[in-house]
Amino acid sequence: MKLLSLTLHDLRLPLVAPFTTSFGTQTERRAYLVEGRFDVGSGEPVTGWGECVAMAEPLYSAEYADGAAQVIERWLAPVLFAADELSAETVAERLAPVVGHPMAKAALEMAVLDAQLRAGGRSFADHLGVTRDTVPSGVSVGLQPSTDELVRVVGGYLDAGYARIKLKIKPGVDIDAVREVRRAFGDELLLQVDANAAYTLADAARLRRLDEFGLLLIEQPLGEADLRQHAALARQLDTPICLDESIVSAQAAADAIALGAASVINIKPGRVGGYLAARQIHDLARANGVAVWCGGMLETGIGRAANAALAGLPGFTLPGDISGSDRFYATDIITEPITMSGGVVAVPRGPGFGVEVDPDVLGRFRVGSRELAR
Ligand SMILES: CC(=O)N[C@@H](Cc1ccc2ccccc2c1)C(=O)O
Ligand SMILES: [Mg+2]
Repeated sequence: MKLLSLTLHDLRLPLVAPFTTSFGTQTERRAYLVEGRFDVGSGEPVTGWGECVAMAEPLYSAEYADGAAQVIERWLAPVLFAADELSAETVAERLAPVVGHPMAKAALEMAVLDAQLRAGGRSFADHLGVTRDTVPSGVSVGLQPSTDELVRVVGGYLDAGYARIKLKIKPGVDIDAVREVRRAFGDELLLQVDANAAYTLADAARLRRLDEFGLLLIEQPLGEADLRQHAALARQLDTPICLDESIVSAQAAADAIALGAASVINIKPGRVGGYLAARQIHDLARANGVAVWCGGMLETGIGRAANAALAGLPGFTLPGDISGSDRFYATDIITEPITMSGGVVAVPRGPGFGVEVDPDVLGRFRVGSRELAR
């Protein structure tokens, strides 16, 4: 294929409710969508969509929305425009000379992959060899103003049918919150926590107290760079440690596994540089007996649909954060929102990622766009 044009759509999506983690409270999602038009060698140009999961601020990782847009415009897009024969499988290698910026790179690879699959009339699930029709759907619950409110919010998601509950925690809002949720909903509830790197190894004794609650895992208790420290913590806890922020590439996943820093990995295609790197990490983890699940970055329906297909791979043995679109958004930008029912979401089977962007809704939430020409 040949890249004809790229359009970056700068969106502001209001959240249905404030979402609070150990790094702050979000009330809207800043999202950059990448719309690519490709010459596929025959007939009309084919459009492919990608999504950059970088937040507005560099609080989850070093990337942030405006920085990602700039590195795409200035450094990454020119490489793809110069390619005579572009394929999704070669995007990562072409972009490798630019150091870092996995979320920016992932958005571009995603647009190329979507177009390539659409041109061939293939779904992403077929491309991956995914045979499942549905995948389990878990939900990430933000920090709440009180433990009573937390129990009420969790009850609402369980009534909706979510298969697994993940609680955000931070120092001081952890032990009691988990104990009250366990007490309210019993030992059968699939329950895990996510600290978003809020603790240090000095908190080991406090984190060890979480062992009494039968959690599936503790996600990213320590900092992104703290692989050795996570390995030291893992030796002191019974509860499995899962890494999120630390797993920025297949190489980082290999290091984490080799060091014993993670016995579970949260795979986020945007964070690791794309869906093809995500597939590599899945394969690496599976070969090492490490369970993986698909994390979420409050994606629009485009990323949400692609995640649902990815999560159909056999190594995704734990419910992911692939919630329904309505977990975060009153209106999704795709024509058919992703819905959770009975604890699962459907694996899309349409061409490409299997969803269509609604241009009217896109226009409503777009605050700007940049046309990048050859
Ligand atoms: C579902 C979930 O908990 N996601 C991230 C944290 C997170 C939180 C807030 C976000 C706001 C805008 C964009 C991405 C965001 C990611 C996590 O697993 O650690
Ligand atoms: Mg996380």
